[in-house]
Amino acid sequence: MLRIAVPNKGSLSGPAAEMLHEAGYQQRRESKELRIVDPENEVEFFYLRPRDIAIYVASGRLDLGITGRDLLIDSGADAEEILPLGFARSTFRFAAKPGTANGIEDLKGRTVATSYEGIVAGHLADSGVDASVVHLDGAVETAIQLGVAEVIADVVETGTSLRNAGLEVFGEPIMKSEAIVIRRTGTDGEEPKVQQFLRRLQGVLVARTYVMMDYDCRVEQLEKAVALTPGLESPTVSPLHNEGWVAVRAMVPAKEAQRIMDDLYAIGARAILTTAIHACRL
Ligand SMILES: Nc1ncnc2c1ncn2[C@@H]1O[C@H](COP(=O)(O)OP(=O)(O)OP(=O)(O)O)[C@@H](O)[C@H]1O
Ligand SMILES: O=P(O)(O)OC[C@H]1O[C@H](OP(=O)(O)OP(=O)(O)O)[C@H](O)[C@@H]1O
Ligand SMILES: [Mg+2]
Repeated sequence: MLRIAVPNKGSLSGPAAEMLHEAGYQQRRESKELRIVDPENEVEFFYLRPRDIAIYVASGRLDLGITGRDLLIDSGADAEEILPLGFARSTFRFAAKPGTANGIEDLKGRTVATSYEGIVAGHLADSGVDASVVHLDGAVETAIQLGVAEVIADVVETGTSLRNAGLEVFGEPIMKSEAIVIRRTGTDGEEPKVQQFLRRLQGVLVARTYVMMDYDCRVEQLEKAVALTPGLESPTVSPLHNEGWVAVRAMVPAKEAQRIMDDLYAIGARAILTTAIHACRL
């Protein structure tokens, strides 16, 4: 049975459970459940603190885990990223009161507050900057106002938390993060059960990012239409009862669907429809 770690709390937990559910796996009914078995899919899910997941996976007791890239790097655990999942996207950045720092070189001799000590200490060492790091569990934006640090390093998504605390980012982004699937470094990636799990999640990602597009067009316009909707392999083209017309079907990126529909219309395609894809195996 495959043993998989899933975040039990925080920004990763809801979207991770939703993705697993969409991929056909049973998920816990109550947020207090720590472990469930999905016998049909031969998977056991362990609901763990997001910060601890890389440590469990690196220990070899669990086969796979879902966590954040920033949490994996911060842990320093012997685990590696095998699939990005596209949610819990964030950037990890330094911030301070406006005008107090412009770049990492300004941190020399100062104190940086963060919940991600591993990332920050590593980044400072790589940059050859000698600064102190204070570890706080959360709400680090307040550390400056209360005089615990002059600079913070934290997760930024919309920037609202920083704005509310009167802070501004400075310097280059330290890293970009998103939810990822991890395994112990150097383990066999060909294991069929692991491959099947990854294919299911990839199917969800494709179903979320693509739509199916159908339209009719005149045979003379087919090459132009196919260039607009090349599909994954190549589009399906079927004859219509009316001679000189064909029906075309192809997957297109959901974000571009409206622009492609305009372009198809402009070259004479008609009855252009899009439908959602619920599941997919590429
Ligand atoms: N506001 C956010 N937007 C997007 N991703 C975020 C946000 N906050 C945290 N994350 C991501 O979630 C992961 C952190 O997990 P964690 O459980 O600490 O989330 P959290 O929402 O900060 O929870 P907590 O309530 O424990 O502070 C990291 O990968 C981080 O990049
Ligand atoms: O740029 P924003 O959209 O404002 O998001 C970023 C904020 O979200 C997270 O905080 P969280 O709510 O998890 O609280 P925490 O600081 O206690 O972890 C993170 O630590 C930032 O504070
Ligand atoms: Mg947090």
